[in-house]
Amino acid sequence: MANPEQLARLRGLYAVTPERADGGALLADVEAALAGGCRVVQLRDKLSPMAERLARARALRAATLRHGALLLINDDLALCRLVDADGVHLGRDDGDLAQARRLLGPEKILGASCYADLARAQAAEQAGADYVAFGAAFPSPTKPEAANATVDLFFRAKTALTVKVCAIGGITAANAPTLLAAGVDLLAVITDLFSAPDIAARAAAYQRLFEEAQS
Ligand SMILES: Cc1ncc(COP(=O)(O)OP(=O)(O)O)c(N)n1
Ligand SMILES: Cc1nc(C(=O)O)sc1CCOP(=O)(O)O
Repeated sequence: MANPEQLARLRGLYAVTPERADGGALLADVEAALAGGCRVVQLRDKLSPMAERLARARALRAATLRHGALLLINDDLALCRLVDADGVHLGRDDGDLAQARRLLGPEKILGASCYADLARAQAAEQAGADYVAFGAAFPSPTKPEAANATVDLFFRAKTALTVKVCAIGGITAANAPTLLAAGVDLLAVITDLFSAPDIAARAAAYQRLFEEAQS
């Protein structure tokens, strides 16, 4: 379990990077999201060779530190260690969560994909996850084959779990309020954020939704 100060930062828009052939363009897009107020970023890069992934992770580490934001790495504990990222996000094919917690130590953030499976989320919580992600909340252009996590599942998750709850998949600034009404802590977004005509403005719109949900 990460420390309370880190955990308190697990709220708001969670920008998950799109696959971009050009690392410079990716960095510029993430910088725009950070300028708009996004404070949690995940590097999700399944296509670049290792050297390029490392360069991207280093650049994102510098950018997130400059903006006081968290950087999490998808799938890859070794890359997390190499760039001293704030933690990792792991799915069902990415190894055992309890072992990941042991390898990461107590301070780093551990996130777990739980699809539409509340029992899996309860096991992830027991294994030391700091947040659990359910998806797809809505049909996802990035992952059209994803299971469907209903709004009711998010309500149940908030009652059954003490860890933070993240929604992912097909989220837009227009459908996000439904998830925020269920008490979701993090909204993980690719397309609606990084395909926006003004990424900073879109990030700011999400952050406003969180502020409104809190008041
Ligand atoms: C925040 C967040 N939630 C879910 C996922 C999906 O993870 P996974 O199931 O491991 O699938 P891939 O991302 O590896 O395709 C995620 N990356 N982030
Ligand atoms: C990476 C990922 N995981 C999902 C899950 O349901 O576990 S949905 C998804 C893609 C999210 O991208 P977009 O915001 O473009 O729908």
